Amino acid sequence: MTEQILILDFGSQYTQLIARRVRELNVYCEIHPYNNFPELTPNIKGVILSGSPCSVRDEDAPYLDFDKFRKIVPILGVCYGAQLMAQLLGGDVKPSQHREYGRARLEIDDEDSSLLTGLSTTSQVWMSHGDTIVSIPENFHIIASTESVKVAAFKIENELTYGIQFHPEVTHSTEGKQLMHNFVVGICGCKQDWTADAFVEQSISSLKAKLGKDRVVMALSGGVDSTVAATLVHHAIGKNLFCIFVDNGLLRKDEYDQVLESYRDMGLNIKGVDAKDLFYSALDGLSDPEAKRKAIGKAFIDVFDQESHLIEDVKWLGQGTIYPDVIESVSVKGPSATIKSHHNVGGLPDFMKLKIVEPLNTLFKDEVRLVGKTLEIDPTILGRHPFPGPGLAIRILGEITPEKVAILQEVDAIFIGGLRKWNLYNEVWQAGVMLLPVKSVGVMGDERTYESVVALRAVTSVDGMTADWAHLPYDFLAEVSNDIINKVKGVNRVVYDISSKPPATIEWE
Ligand SMILES: Nc1ncnc2c1ncn2[C@@H]1O[C@H](COP(=O)(O)OP(=O)(O)OP(=O)(O)O)[C@@H](O)[C@H]1O
Ligand SMILES: O=c1[nH]c(=O)c2[nH+]cn([C@@H]3O[C@H](COP(=O)(O)O)[C@@H](O)[C@H]3O)c2[nH]1
Ligand SMILES: NC(=O)CC[C@H](N)C(=O)O
Ligand SMILES: [Mg+2]
Repeated sequence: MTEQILILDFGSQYTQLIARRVRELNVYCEIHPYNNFPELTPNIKGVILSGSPCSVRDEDAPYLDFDKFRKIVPILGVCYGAQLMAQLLGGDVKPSQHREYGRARLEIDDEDSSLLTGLSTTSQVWMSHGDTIVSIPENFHIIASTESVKVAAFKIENELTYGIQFHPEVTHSTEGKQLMHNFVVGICGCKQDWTADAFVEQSISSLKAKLGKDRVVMALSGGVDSTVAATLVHHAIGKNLFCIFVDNGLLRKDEYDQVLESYRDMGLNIKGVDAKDLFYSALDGLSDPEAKRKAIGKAFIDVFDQESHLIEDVKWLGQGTIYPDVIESVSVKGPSATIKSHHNVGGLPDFMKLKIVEPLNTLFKDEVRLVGKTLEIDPTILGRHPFPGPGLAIRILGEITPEKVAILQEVDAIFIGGLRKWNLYNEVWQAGVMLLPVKSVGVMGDERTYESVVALRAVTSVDGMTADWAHLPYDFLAEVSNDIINKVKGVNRVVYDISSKPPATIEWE
């Protein structure tokens, strides 16, 4: 079994970042809710306790029985995790005079502490807390302080148990990486052998064992996740993998043919299904965003259901689910409030009777890209911007018609083509165009026009959870706007969306 660090989540907004930092060290880790974590097996080399929005002083504060792993494996408590240990073991935690949020200088009291080895004497750390540990149990030993926090880091004597008030996982803690290395490698003794190559090798062999000679059906979107997942499964079972790519009539211009061709070049057994009419009729008359999303989700399921019945004796459904999707559904906070119903084939109805295989469900997006690179997948596929499953339907505000789709495809192709031409494509995280249900007056060749408005959208982001509008050069915007209005009939005005997320979202519906 792969060596791992267990991260227990108390609901901190930074828990995923802790996992990122551990994995950057080529050490595998998993996040589990503090109140539902797995049995301690020998492959678990250490435990990290996350921060939390809760206070240990709250009556119903999240509680943990440390004895399940204390003195068995090393423990690092971060913020709430540290406060909880101090409180439960006989110390005292009180509200601080004022909330401390921001940078602080760490003064290391104990030069010999293996947790703080290699950090500079006044290391910059990031604080985010309202409570402070005011007294510690006798066997606790302070190993670092800041000007306002006496117990900024502690160690329990004769144990490999540590607590820190600051957050090493955020980049503002400039030597946080070193601290994580000290814990994960130095103290827990992890070997740092979890690499993309190792992942590929291991997952292909376990897929072989799991799937044997069974047949698997997979829906591919042309996006990164489903493509990488399918490639892994293909390496494991070859021709027993049946892939389906649906033309829902909501794809980008020429995308259907291009994607099919590149899948064929990759040697995948791929079937293109033209279901444009089905999707258009499902969308007919709908203009509410949620109603459109639901209709599309249902149409996808109908198509997959029908197609999978055509494959004799198929037993498995392969999916490109990635780790953030999994964390979201099991986290302490539970699935977050529905802002938009994401179309996801994860919600397949029971009547399909297929077992699910998800080879990427432990990886973050950039790890998926690294695995894709190891598998030698075309870099243009790996570098593609995200594109929503419901496609152009959620970029045409209001009712969908094939005519509107055709207009938007042309405009989108000019915008994306322009980004590539100006070498800006890789500078933005995602880009697309919205066709607005608004007409405005213009003048072309001395004649009055009364045509549609399109809004260009380009954002920078790390994970799509938050985003800023991309500050694209004016010259570029001028050229693209000119091209669009001259070349696309039906559009006489172009605007640029300068909203960030939050409070806006990336897509308009
Ligand atoms: N046109 C399509 N044809 C077949 N399957 C599709 C299509 N669009 C989406 N899917 C399926 O729905 C899943 C979710 O699609 P969506 O684009 O919303 O997800 P994603 O997280 O962006 O994944 P990916 O990077 O694989 O596109 C895909 O992984 C794929 O299995
Ligand atoms: O797989 C998906 N199915 C969907 O239904 C869907 N809706 C939005 N998106 C993409 O998610 C990211 C965040 O989008 P929003 O800021 O609009 O919520 C952006 O990258 C969006 O393109 C979707 N992806
Ligand atoms: N970031 C944290 O874990 C904060 C812990 C606790 N809620 C506090 O304010 O001190
Ligand atoms: Mg996609």
